[in-house]
Amino acid sequence: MSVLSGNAATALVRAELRARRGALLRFGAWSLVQALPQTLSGVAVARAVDDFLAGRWWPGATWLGVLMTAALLSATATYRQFPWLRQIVDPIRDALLAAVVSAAVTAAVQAGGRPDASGVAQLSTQVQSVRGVLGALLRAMRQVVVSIGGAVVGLFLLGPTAALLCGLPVLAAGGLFAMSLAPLARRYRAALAAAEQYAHHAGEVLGAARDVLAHGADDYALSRVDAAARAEASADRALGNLVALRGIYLFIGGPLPLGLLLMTAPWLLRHGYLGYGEVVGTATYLTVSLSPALRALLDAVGTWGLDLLVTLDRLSRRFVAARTDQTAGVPLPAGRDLRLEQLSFTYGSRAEPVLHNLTFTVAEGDHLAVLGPSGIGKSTLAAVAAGLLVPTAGTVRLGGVDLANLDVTQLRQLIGFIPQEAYVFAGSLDENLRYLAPDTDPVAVAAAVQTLGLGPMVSRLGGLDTAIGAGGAHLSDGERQLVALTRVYLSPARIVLLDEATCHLDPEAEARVEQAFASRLDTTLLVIAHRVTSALRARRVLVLDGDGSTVGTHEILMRTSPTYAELVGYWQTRPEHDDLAPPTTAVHQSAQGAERR
Ligand SMILES: Nc1ncnc2c1ncn2[C@@H]1O[C@H](COP(=O)(O)OP(=O)(O)OP(=O)(O)O)[C@@H](O)[C@H]1O
Repeated sequence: MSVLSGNAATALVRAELRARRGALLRFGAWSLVQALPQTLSGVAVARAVDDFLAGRWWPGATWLGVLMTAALLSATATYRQFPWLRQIVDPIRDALLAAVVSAAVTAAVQAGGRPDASGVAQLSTQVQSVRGVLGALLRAMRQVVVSIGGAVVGLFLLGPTAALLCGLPVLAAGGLFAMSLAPLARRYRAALAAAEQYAHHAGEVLGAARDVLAHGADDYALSRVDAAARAEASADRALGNLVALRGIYLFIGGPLPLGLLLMTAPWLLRHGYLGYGEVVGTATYLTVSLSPALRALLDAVGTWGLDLLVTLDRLSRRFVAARTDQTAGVPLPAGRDLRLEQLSFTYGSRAEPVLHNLTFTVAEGDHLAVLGPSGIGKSTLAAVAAGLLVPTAGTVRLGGVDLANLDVTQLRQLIGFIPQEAYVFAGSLDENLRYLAPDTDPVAVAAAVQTLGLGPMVSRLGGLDTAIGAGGAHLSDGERQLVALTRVYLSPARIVLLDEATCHLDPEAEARVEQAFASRLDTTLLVIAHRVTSALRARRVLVLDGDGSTVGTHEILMRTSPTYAELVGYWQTRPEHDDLAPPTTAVHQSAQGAERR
């Protein structure tokens, strides 16, 4: 077999087990010999007790001798079993390894590259752990089967009363445990998945600590990790609740029948259902064989069994993911249109919603400006649209795919978000510009510098290789914004969200930047406007105004949106105020109204 898929690893193990039937039979035969002491313990003790009570010393001693001989034979059988066990688990490991390596090589050849050596090494370690766990599970299960089988035979030798008294509760405990196995496996998988998610989010945040701090995204980062931590705790609790039932099964299969036996013993003795020796023998089977076997069964299946199941599962899944594509299973957006549907967002559970039931689409290649009074939720909208904040209700779809279903790395490559506070890190200007696209060729960098108007700044600094101190200390606010904007301009992201990202630029520089992004190939542009001129340049405008939010062209909005007309009118009469400072008239009132809602 060269390719693993689905539950292929489990199927392969099953097939190998079937193929090793001979070794399994021999392993089982030695296990029967190994079971002799368990089978004979109760009967031998019962007979010995009865013989000694009747003064028959030699027959009594002979029963004890039989028991000791059985113990010796059992020790020999344990020793003879191991080669057969190795003949079962080693070929399974080899078959899994062969499948893993050959599929990795096949995948690499198909993709025209080299096999991922570290990935294969990781999978090999998992295969090795499968061998260990499978061996341990087989040994434990052999012990369980032998103990229970031996005890059942012995109990029948003692008589049907003993068999019923002990057998039924143990059977009930085993049945209940068997019924809990499927949900147990489900919850075990869920707990592992939640733990992985938590580790993934924590690792992501730690790995991006510099960017998180620079963008002031601590709250957002914390909310992602916090949600994952809560999900993990809840999955662990759900698993723990089920695991806790183990105590009940153990009680039903151990202390309960023993108590019943001891309580009913006088009555059983009086009516001749059991003799003294048989009472002691039955108690021996319960305490020496059945109860420990039940405990071992619960331990082995509840730990190694689940481990094995999940490792085989993952081996198949991880391998399939490695051999197809890093993004396998993650849906790919079919286009670059951004659709917000019945979207609401609230900061905190008791806060008023900032965005309420908002629906609009930014079509592929469109240029939309968002306008609205201060504090109405424009930045919040941009962060939700960029997938940085998770909507409280509704969805954001990119090319038809809910952002929630997109892989974070993929999302960051698709959407470029530039906040007001531009982030510049210590390094050369060139490194800062290529940060999101390190392979960009110098000609493209030079062209972007020209297009976005960075030329004078580059000359002033003395070239692209000039080092910029931490935080761009020697740059003006506007220059820092130009660096951040050019960085996204050079990136592969084709959905660009500018959240007042040009607020420190003069109107001409702002116009040049917006023009550059609007005419950039295949770019869908959403601009949170700092000046009304941004709206005049856009193809369409979204006026954010609480429940009265509306989308349209400048001409239409001038006729239909009093808020928009007010903002434009205010700006036209106060051109020296190029900022969108909220007037104290209707617009401001509407903003307050929206906040109240
Ligand atoms: N992290 C946060 N926690 C709680 N409330 C917040 C948070 N961020 C913003 N808000 C509140 O949400 C509302 C909308 O804020 P937002 O920054 O989105 O508005 P805006 O329209 O972009 O404002 P401006 O034009 O002044 O930048 C405001 O009332 C603000 O106080």
